[in-house]
Amino acid sequence: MSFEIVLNHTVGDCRLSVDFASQVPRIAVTGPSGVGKTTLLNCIAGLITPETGKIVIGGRVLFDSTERISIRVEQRGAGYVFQDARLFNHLRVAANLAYGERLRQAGHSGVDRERIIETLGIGSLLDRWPASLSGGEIRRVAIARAVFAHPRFLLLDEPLSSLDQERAAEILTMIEHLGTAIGIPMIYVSHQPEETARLTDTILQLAPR
Ligand SMILES: Nc1ncnc2c1ncn2[C@@H]1O[C@H](COP(=O)(O)OP(=O)(O)OP(=O)(O)O)[C@@H](O)[C@H]1O
Repeated sequence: MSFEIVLNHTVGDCRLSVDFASQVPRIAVTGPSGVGKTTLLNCIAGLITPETGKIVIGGRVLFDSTERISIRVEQRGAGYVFQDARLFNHLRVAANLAYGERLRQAGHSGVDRERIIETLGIGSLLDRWPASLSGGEIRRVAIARAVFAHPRFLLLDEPLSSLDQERAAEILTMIEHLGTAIGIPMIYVSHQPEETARLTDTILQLAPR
């Protein structure tokens, strides 16, 4: 997997300027609160159009302002785990996962559902409503839902924030397994150096400008 992310974008008072390239399967994005980490993920996912730049992931050009290329959100192949998880509260866990599967692009084979459910330890939660889940359970279901869409790569926005240390460590191990056993490339946003170090040595450090 390769990542080439070059972009300039201003949102509010935040001027995001990135020039990064790497050939590793997992990268981490760090930097102080408000520096633009979520904005960067939104640009990669296609939810925000950067003012200028070029985004190439796994050899696929997702965005190139010079060439006027901007692949549509649903064709980018991003599995996005939002900072606030965003489960559908009116759907049970199983239906949330099925929604993820429906996002799968035509032509892609399905993922190994059982393996993902087992890796993330959510087998006993399938009949539950999101409102009855703990914070850690919500994160695990949100990650599974993103993976069920068979993404080309995962965007994880601080997936362990506000979890206690023990729960965070447990889910981090599950995320590591997804990366290695199931082989999904990742861009992982976190403030915590000890978290990112478990996943990758390649860090995209954003600094205020
Ligand atoms: N729609 C918007 N209008 C104005 N300012 C915005 C908008 N969206 C984001 N911002 C600002 O852009 C900056 C970057 O926000 P972003 O959420 O990308 O930061 P972050 O690094 O992910 O922060 P955190 O670590 O706190 O989640 C912040 O100052 C934020 O207030």
